[in-house]
Amino acid sequence: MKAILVLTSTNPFFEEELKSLCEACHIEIGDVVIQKLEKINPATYIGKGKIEEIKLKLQDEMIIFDDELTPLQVKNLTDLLETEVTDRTDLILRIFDERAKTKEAKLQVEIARDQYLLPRLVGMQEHMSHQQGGSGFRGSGEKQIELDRRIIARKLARSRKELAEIVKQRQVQRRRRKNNQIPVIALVGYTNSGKSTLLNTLCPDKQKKVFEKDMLFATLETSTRHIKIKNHDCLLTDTVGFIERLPHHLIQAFRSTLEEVKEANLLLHVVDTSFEDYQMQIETTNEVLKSLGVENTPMIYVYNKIDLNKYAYIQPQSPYVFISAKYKRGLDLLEDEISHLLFKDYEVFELSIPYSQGEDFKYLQQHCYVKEIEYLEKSIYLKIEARKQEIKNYLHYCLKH
Ligand SMILES: Nc1nc2c(ncn2[C@@H]2O[C@H](COP(=O)(O)OP(=O)(O)OP(=O)(O)O)[C@@H](O)[C@H]2O)c(=O)[nH]1
Ligand SMILES: [Mg+2]
Repeated sequence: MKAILVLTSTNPFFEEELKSLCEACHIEIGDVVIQKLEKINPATYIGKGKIEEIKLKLQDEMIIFDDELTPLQVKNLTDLLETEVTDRTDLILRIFDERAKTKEAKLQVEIARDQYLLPRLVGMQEHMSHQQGGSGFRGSGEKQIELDRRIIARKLARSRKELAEIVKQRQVQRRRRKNNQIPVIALVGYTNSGKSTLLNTLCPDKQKKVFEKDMLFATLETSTRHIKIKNHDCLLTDTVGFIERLPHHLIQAFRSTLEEVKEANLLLHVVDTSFEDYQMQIETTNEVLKSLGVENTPMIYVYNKIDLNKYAYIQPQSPYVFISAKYKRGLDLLEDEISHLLFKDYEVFELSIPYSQGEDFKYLQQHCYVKEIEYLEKSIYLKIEARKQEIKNYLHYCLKH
């Protein structure tokens, strides 16, 4: 399939990104048409003259708009151009569709797709009623749309319920993890910035590699790995990447996946330094985080891909490190920074708690990271990692320190 791309901005970044999205959808790129618009035409998005220009170029390509079109615009443009007309949101949904592997990801994508479709059908219906003068006459096309709408609405309700079940299970898992008090670090950042590569670099277990690739949205599901930072145990979570103008249906649908980010103790914000407009990528990521309600979690800016030597012009935001996840450069500094933020003043304590002191044992188990636990004949042996201050009332159980 080949496509003509229609943009309303001369910013080369938008063109580049739309092309990458097409590539990820296996769509060949034909002409690129740009019209700078003062005002968007509600009926056809672009103006009459531009439509004529596209018509002249058109052979058998489809047309892809860089912005999200309204249902009416899609309908009118399809009629005028007599070919498939679609938009950037649809491309993103197609990519997610193809990449979704787990049941949860599949459901999330399905929900986003149905949410995208539903108002489109309704819009189409309104459009048809207008055409028929609103006389109350219901043509067969309109009936079909109403039928489709009901089917989709029903499917949407079913998928939402199914997803809620999965989310519940995930919450149980997370609660278990939380009780264990092991700090969670989440990787966040623009798509293709190198989050999965960094997870693979930091996780020593070669069996547990996650998928990394030079394409948009390589990762859709969340993976969590156990890693050690300066001998401290932590969990590192990799998740879906963000993109500028991320369709809000997607954010909504992926909310449960992104809950992991919400509950993290520390965020590593991975930035691709080889990308000229890196500042925009940072802003996009921070905006998405804000929309998820993540605002006060400590964050380290991880300026990645320094091996490509394009980082000289970067003005870093603190706290930060410069690394190459792929060639393992700067990782010591990253570990220093993480341990400074997460494990300052942390120490390992070995305690022996008599069985009669069940309450104290319960408190420590719930509030500290437990590295080892052994039920001995007369007492419980506990090896924990904590700040001295936090367990000051329990220091008399210490075996040695
Ligand atoms: N040169 C160079 N390339 C890197 C580095 N880190 C990652 N990459 C490449 O960047 C591409 C994207 O890497 P991923 O780790 O898949 O990126 P991601 O952030 O997980 O992307 P999404 O899952 O799509 O959000 C891959 O081709 C990696 O090999 C690096 O330090 N240097
Ligand atoms: Mg990834």
